Amino acid sequence: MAASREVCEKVEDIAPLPPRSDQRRDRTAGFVIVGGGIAGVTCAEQLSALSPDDPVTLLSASPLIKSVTNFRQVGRALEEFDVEEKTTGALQKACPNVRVVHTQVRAADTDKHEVYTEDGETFPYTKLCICTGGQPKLITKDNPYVIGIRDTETVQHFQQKMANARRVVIVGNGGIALELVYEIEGCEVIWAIKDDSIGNTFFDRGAAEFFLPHLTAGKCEENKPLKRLKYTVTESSSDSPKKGDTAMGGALGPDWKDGWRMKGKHDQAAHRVQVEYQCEVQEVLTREEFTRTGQTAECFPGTSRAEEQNDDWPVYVLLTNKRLYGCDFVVSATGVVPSTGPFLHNDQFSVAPDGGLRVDDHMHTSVPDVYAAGDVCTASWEPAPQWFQMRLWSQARQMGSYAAKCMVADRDGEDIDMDFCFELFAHVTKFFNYKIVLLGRYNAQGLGKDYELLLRCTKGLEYVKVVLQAGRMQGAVLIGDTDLEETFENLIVNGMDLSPYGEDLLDPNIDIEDYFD
Ligand SMILES: Cc1cc2nc3c(=O)[nH]c(=O)nc-3n(C[C@H](O)[C@H](O)[C@H](O)COP(=O)(O)OP(=O)(O)OC[C@H]3O[C@@H](n4cnc5c(N)ncnc54)[C@H](O)[C@@H]3O)c2cc1C
Ligand SMILES: NC(=O)C1=CN([C@@H]2O[C@H](COP(=O)(O)OP(=O)(O)OC[C@H]3O[C@@H](n4cnc5c(N)ncnc54)[C@H](O)[C@@H]3O)[C@@H](O)[C@H]2O)C=CC1
Repeated sequence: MAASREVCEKVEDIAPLPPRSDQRRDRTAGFVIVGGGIAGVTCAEQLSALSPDDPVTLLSASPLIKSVTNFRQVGRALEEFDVEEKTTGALQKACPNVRVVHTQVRAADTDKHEVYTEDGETFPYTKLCICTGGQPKLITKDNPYVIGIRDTETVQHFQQKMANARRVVIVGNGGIALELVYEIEGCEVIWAIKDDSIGNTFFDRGAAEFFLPHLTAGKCEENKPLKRLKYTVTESSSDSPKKGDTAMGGALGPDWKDGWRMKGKHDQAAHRVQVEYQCEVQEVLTREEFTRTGQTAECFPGTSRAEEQNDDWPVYVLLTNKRLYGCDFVVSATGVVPSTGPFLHNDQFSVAPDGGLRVDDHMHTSVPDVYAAGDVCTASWEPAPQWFQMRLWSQARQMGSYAAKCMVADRDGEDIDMDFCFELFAHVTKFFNYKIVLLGRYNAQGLGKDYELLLRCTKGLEYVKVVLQAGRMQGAVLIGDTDLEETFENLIVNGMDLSPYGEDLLDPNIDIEDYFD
């Protein structure tokens, strides 16, 4: 990410832009959406379908917009789909009342119902949906050796750095870090995590043990990927941001790695990953700062100082466990900050502690006629027992679609029920080339100590974990091709008392689908 970019603009940085009447476009105020990621585009498509005669304007800072294709409902809440980068023309052709404008929004006057763009235009709205996504939350600001990964531009930057890299330090234990430690080849990886097991955003220690052998083995190519997506890079999308640009492009998503080479300078095929558990980054030092400390940097574990080809690293990382490593660069895969900048110049928006715009059960923010969806928002309603928010493609799509329904219903004075997708957390993804299905309270989140776990594990093949409370299934982790997702989803939603079945529930000799037919 460019060093000049701010992760999140400060409220005072956004000088109010006085709307000038000659800047106003002559157009009927209609629905306006800000953001061309999956939430914004889905919202536009849904608005177009529900209200084909009303103008819908999508304002997006990124030249390409994201769209869902090959959508498959694989269960009641579980869904699989591919994501495509579309041109504006393709969206406008499919949805004739949608107009896409490539511009960056810099402020909004929610009393006047207007949004203002960097290039001085004013867009009036009757209903506004904010879908501006998020930006990487980096461990340091403005350090050229510390990068985040979010959009096409940042991944290109990462790839350029990778090409000559001998060692990289990855910080964070979530989705991006898990993907990188598996994908990076030909480069030593120091993986610094706060926890005592890997990947704990997505799974528990048991599942972490299941995956550990894959950290050092070569990549297994025999499993076919779930789906493939190539992210294209057009000239405009690879342009450096203009001065003052703070918005990022749409977030990368499933299978983003497939389009990019992640090979370092070395030839070795096996992964060389050293996990540093239960530590954080204390300091990132330049070479000069490191020299002044008079300390000696660690060698890569398993190698001697004589074997270290070159000790002259451009940057050094001091961890809180006091180990100090030299590396070519650092990837800060430490989560996301919602991109709320342009909307916080007045105090009207209620903002959650994670920085997201609070939305109610109709995706409505605290400001009249303003909705929000996707990574920028924080679900602030009383959630169903087995649902919680996680900043994911699937939830961005669901929220964008539901926000559109709510906007139309509100305008028409109708009341609508919440979509079923908010009844059950359901996520299907892939780590270490294994299919992963996460359902409900899959890590017993929020269940206190009063729960039971059932486990089934076949090394290298599958890992199944079921979370039960008072005999009822609350969540499940399914790793590998278990084929259990649909049945388990139904069992969670139905709240059936499973105590009579005991451990039979995971008996591989019992066809569980027939059992509960
Ligand atoms: C590397 C990576 C891998 C991922 N992998 C997965 C995965 O496998 N599965 C999964 O479920 N999720 C994954 N995610 C998460 C997923 O991509 C996001 O949750 C999702 O894309 C969020 O969509 P969004 O529409 O809310 O935001 P974004 O995709 O971030 O889109 C925001 C849009 O708003 C625009 N914008 C921002 N500010 C302004 C402004 N001021 N004016 C105009 N436009 C503006 C941006 O240009 C962009 O078009 C991944 C994320 C990353 C970074
Ligand atoms: N397959 C999937 O479903 C994937 C989903 N994603 C999504 O993309 C977004 C971005 O991914 P990530 O950056 O991996 O975020 P994340 O939210 O998945 O994980 C962030 C990690 O960083 C750690 N962390 C936070 N601050 C830290 C600090 N100061 N020092 C050390 N560690 C720190 C957290 O403990 C956590 O392990 C997330 O919303 C994630 O869910 C990303 C990749 C794959």
